[in-house]
Amino acid sequence: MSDRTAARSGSLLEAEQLTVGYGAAPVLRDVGLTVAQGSITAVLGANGAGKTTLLRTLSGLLRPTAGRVVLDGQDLRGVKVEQMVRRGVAHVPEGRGVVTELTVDENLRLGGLWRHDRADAKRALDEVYELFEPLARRRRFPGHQLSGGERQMLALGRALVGRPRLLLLDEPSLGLAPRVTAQIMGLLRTLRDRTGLTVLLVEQNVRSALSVADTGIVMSLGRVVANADAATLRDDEDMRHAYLGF
Ligand SMILES: Nc1ncnc2c1ncn2[C@@H]1O[C@H](COP(=O)(O)OP(=O)(O)OP(=O)(O)O)[C@@H](O)[C@H]1O
Repeated sequence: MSDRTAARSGSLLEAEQLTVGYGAAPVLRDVGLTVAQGSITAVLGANGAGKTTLLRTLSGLLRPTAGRVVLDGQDLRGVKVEQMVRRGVAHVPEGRGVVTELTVDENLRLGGLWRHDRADAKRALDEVYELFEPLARRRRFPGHQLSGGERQMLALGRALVGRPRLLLLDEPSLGLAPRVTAQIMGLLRTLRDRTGLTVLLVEQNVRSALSVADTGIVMSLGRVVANADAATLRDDEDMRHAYLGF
């Protein structure tokens, strides 16, 4: 068995019968999923289907009213949101969350501040600069002087400095040129192959998400309506017409 096959054989994340809402009416209903370690999963569906709500629940920002999330066999009920990063969960929200007053370097260092192993935090920072050469050239630039693509790289880079096991990425292609989107998708593959990183990717850009993903979850009106490997979803004409819009 190759290392990669071994890394991908177990499940890292499981959600069981999640019900989640912002008020009285639930937005997610009875959502269940299993994410294999070292896999890339695309979370797809129309606007308002509940994709962002799912990611916010998996990262602990929202509490389910029923059901549970299990990471690497550990029940996450009761784990505080600020503890989630120490458990290896990094969430890069839509809109990216870069601190625009801070420099590129300061933003990246924020991603490793919590780590006790300072030497490894420094190594992780250097690796991010190797991966994202535009960031290395703009270390001293404030966040507000970066392009959309550079901000996306910075948000992703900051998450990677914490050496996550699970990366939750919300709409990384939003507002980016197709070339930059393709670079980011390629990078996710590289990270998965090199480090066994597990990725959950919410994307409006269905074609590019399915081109990089191993598995796709399709959501509609707060429920999971399909969970299949990416090639199966790509080839399913009814599914594409009904839910994926291509
Ligand atoms: N903070 C909030 N308060 C109340 N309702 C919310 C809140 N955020 C989202 N919702 C509602 O929850 C539902 C699902 O929203 P969510 O953002 O999870 O969907 P989505 O699939 O990510 O959509 P999009 O692709 O448009 O980002 C929507 O009906 C939305 O109006």
